[in-house]
Amino acid sequence: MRLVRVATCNLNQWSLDFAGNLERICCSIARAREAGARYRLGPELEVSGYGCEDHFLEPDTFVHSWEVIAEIIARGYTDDILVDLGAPVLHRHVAYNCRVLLLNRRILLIRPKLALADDGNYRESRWFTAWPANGRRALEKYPLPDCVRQVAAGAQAETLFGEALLDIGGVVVASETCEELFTPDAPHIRYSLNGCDIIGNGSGSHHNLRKLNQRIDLLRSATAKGGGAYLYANQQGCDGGRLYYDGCALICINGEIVAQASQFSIADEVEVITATIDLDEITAYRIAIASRGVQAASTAPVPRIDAAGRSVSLRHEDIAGRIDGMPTGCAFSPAFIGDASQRAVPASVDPSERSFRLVLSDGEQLQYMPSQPVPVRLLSAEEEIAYGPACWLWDYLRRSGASGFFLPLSGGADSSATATIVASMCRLVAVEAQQRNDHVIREARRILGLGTDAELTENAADAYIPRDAHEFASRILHTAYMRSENSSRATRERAAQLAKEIGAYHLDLPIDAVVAAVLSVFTLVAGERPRFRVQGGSAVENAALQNIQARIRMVLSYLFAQLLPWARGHGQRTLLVLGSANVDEALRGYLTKYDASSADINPIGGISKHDLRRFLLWAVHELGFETLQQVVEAPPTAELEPITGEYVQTDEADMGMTYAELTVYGRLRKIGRCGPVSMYERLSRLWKAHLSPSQVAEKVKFFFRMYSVNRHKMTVLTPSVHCENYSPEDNRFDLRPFLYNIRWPWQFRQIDALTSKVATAASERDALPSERDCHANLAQIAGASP
Ligand SMILES: Nc1ncnc2c1ncn2[C@@H]1O[C@H](COP(=O)(O)OP(=O)(O)OC[C@H]2O[C@@H]([n+]3cccc(C(=O)O)c3)[C@H](O)[C@@H]2O)[C@@H](O)[C@H]1O
Ligand SMILES: Nc1ncnc2c1ncn2[C@@H]1O[C@H](COP(=O)(O)OP(=O)(O)OP(=O)(O)O)[C@@H](O)[C@H]1O
Ligand SMILES: NC(=O)CC[C@H](N)C(=O)O
Repeated sequence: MRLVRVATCNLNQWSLDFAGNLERICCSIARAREAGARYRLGPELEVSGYGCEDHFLEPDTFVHSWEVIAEIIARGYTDDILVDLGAPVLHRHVAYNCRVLLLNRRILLIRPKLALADDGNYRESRWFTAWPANGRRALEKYPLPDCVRQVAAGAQAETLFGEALLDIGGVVVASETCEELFTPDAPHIRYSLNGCDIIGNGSGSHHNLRKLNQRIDLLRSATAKGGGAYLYANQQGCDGGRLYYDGCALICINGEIVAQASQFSIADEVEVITATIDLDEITAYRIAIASRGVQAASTAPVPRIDAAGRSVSLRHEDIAGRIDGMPTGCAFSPAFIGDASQRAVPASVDPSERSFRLVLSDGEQLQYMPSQPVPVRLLSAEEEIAYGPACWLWDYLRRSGASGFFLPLSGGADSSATATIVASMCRLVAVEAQQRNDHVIREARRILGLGTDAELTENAADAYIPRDAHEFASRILHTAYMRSENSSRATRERAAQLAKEIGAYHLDLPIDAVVAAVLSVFTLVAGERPRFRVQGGSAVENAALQNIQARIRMVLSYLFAQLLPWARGHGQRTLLVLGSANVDEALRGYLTKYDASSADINPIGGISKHDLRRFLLWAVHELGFETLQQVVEAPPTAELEPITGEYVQTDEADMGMTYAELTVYGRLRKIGRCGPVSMYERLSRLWKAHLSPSQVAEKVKFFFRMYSVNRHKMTVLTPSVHCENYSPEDNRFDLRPFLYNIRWPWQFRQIDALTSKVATAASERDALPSERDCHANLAQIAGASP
């Protein structure tokens, strides 16, 4: 048996927080080492934080990253453990997204990312350049910065830069970075065919509802077809932007998951998982796959670096093989061709340096059993909604300097869902606090301004510890029902009841006097008094009278968020205003620009109405908030128009479409990449059973008209945690113009032409003999009456 102990992790890094990132990395290495691991993998760009974005255009970011790496070396964190770090690196004035592999105070290799992530939320090629894959560019010398030379073993002056495998005493290790796993020609296939035993993938991969499955399938297939061990590390939490990175570090051996870290957790900023790999099992697995043998025998070699001894050198046979098998036009840098002694990196060797083995010694082997498959934990979409945005909110709150949240709570589904997500966050905090999680308790105290870290040691007898979710919510969450003359008693009571169930500090405040005051200014100046439609007013008057109520709520929300902590005697602290517009409303533009849907952050802005309803029903049972049952059963309404005997305002009637239809449009527009014409073509087939082609045409045209009329609202959409692939969020995810020709003349004409073509075809079909006619003919021939 040849056993190797390995570790990977979830890290809660924060972009540009070099000091914090350094400590979390060191902590993860220490934990890996304590668990007996000799290889530690970390997330993508963990040194700087993944989400630095345009800060990757600043040389400072690269310099600070090297300073952090030097500090890791100097503190001895690379002694006796292979450390695979994610960091941005400049090479010959080009920025690369890299893995930096360190061992015993030496940098063995800098391995740049080969396939950058550039779709959806990702824009890596704005900051980085992809390294040409597959040996199209040779390994090159990389001169190390002074800060690293000063602390590296033997004052190492340079290392290798490029794509290579590390051979550590016969155990072969390679790095792959995030998106590369998702590509059709993934590097791990070549590495595996080259006999690589362990592949580490450092990722910065965001949460999306129902996505984890895909990641796990990719990992399994990476090792099921060709054998081997695959480690996956990920960022966990909010690192300063709209994404929640959902951790879930994994270890997979020969197609089976043997270790899985948490997907949603606030418990710790560092979570390390380990596994014991039996290398002989990998060999046995591979030998048995004859077809793999055939492909492995003819695969182009990937350069190997002999990294176990005292110096770093390229293996002669690998270089020779590589050159022989290389397509014309590709060549290694001359520095590495020729005599083996010339190829070794000329680093003088620290005499204290020990030789290193990844494989455990005979004595150590007795301590560990090879890791066995574990059942994979996959959550339902409802659970993902309960925990993903809740964990994002926690990171956001504790890093923002605010002391809680203010939420305009209408008693409708959306703001109730926002309140419920905050309650879920409070529950996560309370559970950790009751288990005496020091880190969470300190963060809770800091948020609430209950003393500094130094004053509030764990032992202080009277120091605050969140007792339960209800108690913590009473300090963190402030809700307000802001009633107007159009509000109903039912929504008012539901808001109050839900706030009580959650424990929120709830207010009930009238806004009519403020609305009347604003309107009186208008009337005074303009000399006209607008009326609602039910009172005989025009559409424009009707909309203006609704919008002023909605906007006054926003103004009051900010006032209360600023002053409530002061009014409650909680000092000079402020609250973050929460918004509650869902993905479907945003898509249709069914919201008032700069009303209470505009806020500081919005936990549900990436979630569809359909999923939110399912989540609320889940919360009735799982969180015990019974009021949510009534919330779900009530028809969604804005309550901005007067209710009369004949008229009650509802969202779906107002919007001219149902939420279910909106989800279909949303998916086709974004995920299906449909313009108006192809959406019409798809829907005229999909909805054929209950709608005529001209009805479908009207619906599609109406959707595109409303979408384009309101697209400008997406430019000021409250930042929300990304959860849904059809989000219309304009700033990072769904980049589109916001001034459209809302008549879509070219496209709509084609839809009309297609509709009339279908109608003509149908009437021609009607003219053709039908099955019924055939039966009649047959019956006539047979002499029977039809
Ligand atoms: N192309 C363009 N580029 C940039 N800005 C543009 C623009 N076109 C209009 N605008 C601006 O946008 C304004 C129109 O938008 P806005 O003021 O929002 O008003 P508008 O979209 O006309 O009305 C809001 C709609 O949302 C409904 N609503 C209100 C409140 C709550 C809810 C709910 O979610 O339940 C729904 C309400 O019933 C109404 O149908 C214009 O006055 C103009 O200032
Ligand atoms: N009576 C009210 N009291 C407090 N806040 C309100 C009230 N009416 C609306 N709001 C706030 O304004 C936001 C937008 O109002 P809108 O009528 O569009 O609600 P919505 O998006 O359908 O959400 P909900 O389902 O929560 O009513 C709401 O999410 C809520 O935060
Ligand atoms: N950072 C990356 O390369 C991430 C891209 C990848 N498609 C993901 O969503 O996980």
